[in-house]
Amino acid sequence: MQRLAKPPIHPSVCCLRYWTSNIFIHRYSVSKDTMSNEIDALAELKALVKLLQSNVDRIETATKAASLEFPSLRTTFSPQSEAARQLPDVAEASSEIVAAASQLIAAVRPPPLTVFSTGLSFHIPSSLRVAVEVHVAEFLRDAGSGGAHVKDIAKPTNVDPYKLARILRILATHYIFVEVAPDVFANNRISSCLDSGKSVATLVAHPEQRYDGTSGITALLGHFGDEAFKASAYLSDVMTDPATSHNYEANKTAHSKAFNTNLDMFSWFETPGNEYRGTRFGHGMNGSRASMPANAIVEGFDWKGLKEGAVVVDVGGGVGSQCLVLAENFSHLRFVVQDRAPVVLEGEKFWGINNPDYLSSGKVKLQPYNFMEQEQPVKNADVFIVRTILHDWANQFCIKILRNLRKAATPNTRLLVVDNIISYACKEEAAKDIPGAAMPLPPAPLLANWGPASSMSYLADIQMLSCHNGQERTATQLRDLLSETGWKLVEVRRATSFGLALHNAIAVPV
Ligand SMILES: C[S@@+](CC[C@H](N)C(=O)[O-])C[C@H]1O[C@@H](n2cnc3c(N)ncnc32)[C@H](O)[C@@H]1O
Repeated sequence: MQRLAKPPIHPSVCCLRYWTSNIFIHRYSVSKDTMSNEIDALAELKALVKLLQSNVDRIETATKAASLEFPSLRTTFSPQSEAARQLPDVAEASSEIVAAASQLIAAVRPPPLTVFSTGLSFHIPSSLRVAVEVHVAEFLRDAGSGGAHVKDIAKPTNVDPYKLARILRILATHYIFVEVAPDVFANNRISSCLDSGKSVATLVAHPEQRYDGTSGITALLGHFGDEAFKASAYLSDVMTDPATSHNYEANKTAHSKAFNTNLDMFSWFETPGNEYRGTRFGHGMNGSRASMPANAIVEGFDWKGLKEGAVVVDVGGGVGSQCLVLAENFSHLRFVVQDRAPVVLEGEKFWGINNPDYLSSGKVKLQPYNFMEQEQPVKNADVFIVRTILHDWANQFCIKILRNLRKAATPNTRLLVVDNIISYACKEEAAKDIPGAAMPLPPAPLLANWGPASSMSYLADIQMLSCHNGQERTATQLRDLLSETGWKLVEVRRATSFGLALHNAIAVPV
């Protein structure tokens, strides 16, 4: 029993021995307290497993009722074949499964392993970026389930096959690609998302056009794996440096430190040598649509209720991907897409590919506009959309953007803010006076904010912090920001989608 008195061996000395030693202590020192802890822990594990089972049953019932097949990981991704996931019951059951499975893993895995593997998990996005740059998914498109040998996959881009095999293996270990035989890899549903639809030969011959006409998914991953990843590596440095720790300027960020610039990220995109990054970012914003239900913007507002010829202004609208969806669904509306001048040029290409008639008929107008420096030029807007704009900026800058819009608003103008609306990771008093703002609570013992089922919102929050000193906001924070600038938040329409769910917040002038 003397061993029980020994302090546990510190994990930094040897985590495996630490665990062996602790298991020993646990087995042989069964006090009343540890006993009840063990029982609670087991009860929680069982509750989590029960949640997994009941939600799989729920998916089966919902998909059968709708005569839809739940997509298998072994099949190829396409937006159409994801239809089952859009069923509200399936979406909610999937969220519960992700939250329960993640909590189960956290509960059963030795904590040192959890912190070490979390601490090293940055190798996964860097490996993902290698796979995208080497066009692996496109190469494997025609290889089918038999896959291709890594020596062949490596050839078109002339990378080292032995290194590439290791990259693909860590991804396969995280369910992106499958290693079907030693050093032979095939696409699965997740890796096939990385397929831009172009041939490897075209991608290698014309790298400057690689994102043109694509879904934008690879462009978004390019932005994540380059600017955002490098910025994030400096987050701790800027947060602990007294010169930057309390600063909220958009040019005093982890990104500006990583790239040694005194410019905010959007201005930096326009500097010599970074233009391709700016273009990639524009395509990437289009790619963010892929993680949302196609009709999210359609259901986010009563577009049908607007009068014939009503003017919708998408402020910082990027290339105009949201207005394209709206234009295709609502023929009675007119659109103005505003953004920085270089983005507007990209927008012209985007509309040229997708629907040139909208531009030539005047239904859609692209307008260079800088919301930090210029007064809002459209004074008869029925709706101003700011989609994933406010989250790019700290409050002091959002106030400027929102006041500018308020000044240009008529009494009937509506403001549609589309952004992540986050919750605390514990229970909170919801903003009860805002219809739709309360986030539905998951069943016990899941985390009140749905844990990793909603992790995209919190990852986005840190992405905004690293790149812009921006932030995702709670409904209450958004309400307060709006009320400071002459807007009243009247309704939140929460997306029912799973994962990256941007929500629609509707405000009226006061
Ligand atoms: C996160 S993206 C969102 C794009 C689009 N609203 C969407 O949801 O896909 C932010 C956009 O704000 C634009 N932007 C940044 N600073 C701006 C400024 N000062 N004036 C106008 N647009 C700006 C960027 O060029 C970019 O297109």
